[in-house]
Amino acid sequence: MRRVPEHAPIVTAAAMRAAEAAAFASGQSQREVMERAGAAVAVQVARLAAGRAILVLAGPGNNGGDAYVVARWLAERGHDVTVAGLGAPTGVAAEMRAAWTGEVTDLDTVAPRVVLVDGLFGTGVSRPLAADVARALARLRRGAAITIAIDLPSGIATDDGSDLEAAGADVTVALAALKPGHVLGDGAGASGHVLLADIGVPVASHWHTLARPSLEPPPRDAHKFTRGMVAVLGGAMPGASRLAARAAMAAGAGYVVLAGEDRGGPDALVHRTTDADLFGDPRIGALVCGPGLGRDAAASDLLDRALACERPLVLDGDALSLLGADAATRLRGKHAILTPHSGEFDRMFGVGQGSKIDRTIAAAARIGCTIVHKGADTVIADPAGRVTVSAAAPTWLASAGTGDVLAGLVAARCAAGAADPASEAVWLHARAAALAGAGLIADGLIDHIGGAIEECL
Ligand SMILES: NC(=O)C1=CN([C@@H]2O[C@H](COP(=O)(O)OP(=O)(O)OC[C@H]3O[C@@H](n4cnc5c(N)ncnc54)[C@H](O)[C@@H]3O)[C@@H](O)[C@H]2O)[C@@H](O)CC1
Ligand SMILES: [K+]
Repeated sequence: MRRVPEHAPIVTAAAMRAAEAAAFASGQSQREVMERAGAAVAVQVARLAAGRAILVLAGPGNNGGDAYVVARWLAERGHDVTVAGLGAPTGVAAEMRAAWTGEVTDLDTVAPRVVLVDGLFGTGVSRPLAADVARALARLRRGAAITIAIDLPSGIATDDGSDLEAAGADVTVALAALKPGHVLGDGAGASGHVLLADIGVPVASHWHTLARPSLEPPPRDAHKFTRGMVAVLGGAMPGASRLAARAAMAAGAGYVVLAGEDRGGPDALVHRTTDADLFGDPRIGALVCGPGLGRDAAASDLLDRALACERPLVLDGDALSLLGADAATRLRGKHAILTPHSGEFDRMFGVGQGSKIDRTIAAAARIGCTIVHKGADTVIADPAGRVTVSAAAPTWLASAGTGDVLAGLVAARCAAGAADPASEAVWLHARAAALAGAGLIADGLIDHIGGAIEECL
């Protein structure tokens, strides 16, 4: 499983440029910043190279400028370094090129070495890599035991993670902040393990990577209702609603109701009918609607009643399909957390423009609800524009029923009164998956929720 720093700021290329401009305006020189960036990367390269031969690739922009600093720093400390260049840098990058006293060979002909440092392009990449450059990069990566990218793997679009012919990296040293390209789409996989380097440029952002929540065991005077009551609406596919209910129980809800005709599930699960008393029960801290609900008239009626009641809602699966393009009008002003996968999201809000982060923020603002836009790169956005991205969840989670488990987890944290139930649930879900290991199934995931919670106490 790849590692990504927790609670790291995420900024676009434009925001990064603005942060750099502010640092320069406050008296730092671009040379100082580039020296710091290069040294920060070089420290990691030295550690990972452990004495093995290093090839540094230096591109035509400031990413290349960083690369020449890396090469100089390593050579000055006795490492075996060669450099291959692409294009002639300008400005401060040209000064760094001039300060490298060794040879600069051609990218096309250079032989691979055990350690590859990719400093061809960073946040300035603006179009797909030329075929010969992409070919050379791929060849050199294949010939290396480890590839370390400076700031971003060359050919990953900074702001949306799309693949512009990148070869990828095993480790990426992100400078000053993470970029959407480290956590979204193809960029997430291409970046490998991500390290965050401080280059003395302060960065502020409302977007962060997911962080381990800090949880408390129940207080001494807790009873079942103070720990949170969750109700799950059952429907056409009882297995899904049962998974959500069991996940809510495992996640610490004190009282979990499965409402409908299904009588299955553990003995501690309370069964009730979907009568007016249920929808009017003020003790319900979160009502889950959608897992296994179905899409028939009965399902639609249950969704209507859920939307009409005053309880906080967790809407998933069939509830999202039933809402479809009416989501924006029907959800405005509701206290709800939505957990769509990409297909459901697109049906509700359209394919739209921009990155997954941009689109999720826009949708959350439109409906005034928190959205957990699921995937290998789960993006959580609230109506105020705060974003959390889960970028290192095990890919084994891509199996039937894991979304139902997440809905139950969100509901449990919501009913417990958590400040950020969606992010906490997504962290616990990913951690439970890591603990469950390869080949996990949704049922087994529930068995590891307790272990994930233990790590947060
Ligand atoms: N602005 C600064 O002072 C700092 C920048 N830093 C580094 O600079 C990077 C950004 O630098 P730049 O904005 O110069 O951008 P890059 O170095 O990422 O690349 C920009 C150059 O590549 C060209 N280019 C873009 N896409 C191309 C393609 N597909 N094929 C061929 N040429 C292409 C552009 O025309 C430009 O000349 C960061 O990722 C980071 O590594 C750090 O040194 C910190 C300080
Ligand atoms: K790079």
